[in-house]
Amino acid sequence: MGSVQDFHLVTAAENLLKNAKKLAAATAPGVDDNEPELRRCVASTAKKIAFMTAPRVDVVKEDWVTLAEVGAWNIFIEWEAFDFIPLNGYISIVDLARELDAQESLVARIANLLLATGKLLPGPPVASCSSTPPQSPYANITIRHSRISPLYMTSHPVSPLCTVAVGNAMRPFARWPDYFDIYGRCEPPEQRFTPFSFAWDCPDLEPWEVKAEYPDYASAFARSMQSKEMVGGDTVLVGEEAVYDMAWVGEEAKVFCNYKPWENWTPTLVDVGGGLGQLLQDVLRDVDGLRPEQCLLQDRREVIDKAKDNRDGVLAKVVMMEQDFHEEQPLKGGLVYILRRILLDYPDEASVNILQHLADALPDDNPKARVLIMEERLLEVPTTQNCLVDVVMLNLGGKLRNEAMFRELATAAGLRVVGFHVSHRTSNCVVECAKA
Ligand SMILES: C[S@@+](CC[C@H](N)C(=O)[O-])C[C@H]1O[C@@H](n2cnc3c(N)ncnc32)[C@H](O)[C@@H]1O
Repeated sequence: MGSVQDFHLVTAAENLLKNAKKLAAATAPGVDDNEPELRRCVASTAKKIAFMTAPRVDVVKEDWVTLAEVGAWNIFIEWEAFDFIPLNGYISIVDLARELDAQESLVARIANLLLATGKLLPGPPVASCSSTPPQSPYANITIRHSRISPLYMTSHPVSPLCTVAVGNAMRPFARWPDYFDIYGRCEPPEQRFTPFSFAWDCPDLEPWEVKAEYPDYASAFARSMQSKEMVGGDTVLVGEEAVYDMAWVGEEAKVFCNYKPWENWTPTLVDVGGGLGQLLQDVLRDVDGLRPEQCLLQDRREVIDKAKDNRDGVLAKVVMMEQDFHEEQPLKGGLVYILRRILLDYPDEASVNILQHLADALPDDNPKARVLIMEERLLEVPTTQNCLVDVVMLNLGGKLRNEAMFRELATAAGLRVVGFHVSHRTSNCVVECAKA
């Protein structure tokens, strides 16, 4: 947000006006996905002006509104209420309450909050319709989607991310006072007894075991990982735009088939903790020369079962196996082992252990073989989103790391960092490691 000393109201307002004019000239009414950088710039200046100029108590109270608003959209997502609002139409409170099997007055109060914050918009008043009980005070009140609320619909990839934001973030945050009272004012030292597992009433389980206890939440989590809208979800993998250009893997893959005969199969590329294969799908689309049958997807049993059920297109020929990355890597000698968005979930000791298994798996006789760590890094000057991810990782017993922290982990695991690649547009990085 910047310091008070940095802030000049008139300069900021002039910048806002200048960019607002540019945006108005560049955007067609109703089209929302164009000029995202300009939109971000206008929104962030406007937010900064509001923060610096509003009466102080208003700034504090605004957070209370956010707390309530999260409660409102979260329960509507859970009840799939946004799905019942037509994209090009409206629904009455009475009809929505009937669809949700909920009390009309309750639905009206929750909807009112979302109307007040602009997350929903009022629809036209309806005179009456035959299905509406005439005595209902909500008979002619209708609501419609705003430009934001379609993102909360079940079919939208952002929707499971919202569910995860509540489950991984807000729910543990709400329990922080009790958690730190019981476990002391320190970072969780291990994967058990984390704020996350405490908040989900399974304090002695590790986060992934907690999720397995709540299959609906685990499924929302797995779907959220497929979303391109989350950090690291839109990784460009080859060419100049890529944080780390994986084109070489395709070239090597052609040789690698011969190098390791098929009857004694060694994977060329292993996606360790690869979820439903979302990264592999992109890798196989972009990396010329790499074939699906050269790739291995590893994850927990319930995730691999789901990945096998869903496999189609390019994933159909990918080899899939249940594998715990805390244990020895059974498929040794691969060319590339990828850990995307894995280590940030873990404290240092567990991270070193995960890396060590991959260091041991790297072939002794191929200096090109790599372990690639792909995830969000801790920025030198962290943005609010960067800090958010870091404290959410605190809930899970993990953390964001910077280059020095990654180097320390790699060295302790018997690896050598041969490249630290960063994105200048985002906070993503790729740590390229070879056997030490
Ligand atoms: C944050 S997600 C990242 C998924 C994927 N790598 C990506 O970037 O989209 C972490 C993944 O690690 C998996 N996972 C958690 N614990 C695991 C374990 N002990 N062994 C293997 N996979 C595990 C989870 O099921 C999940 O798919």
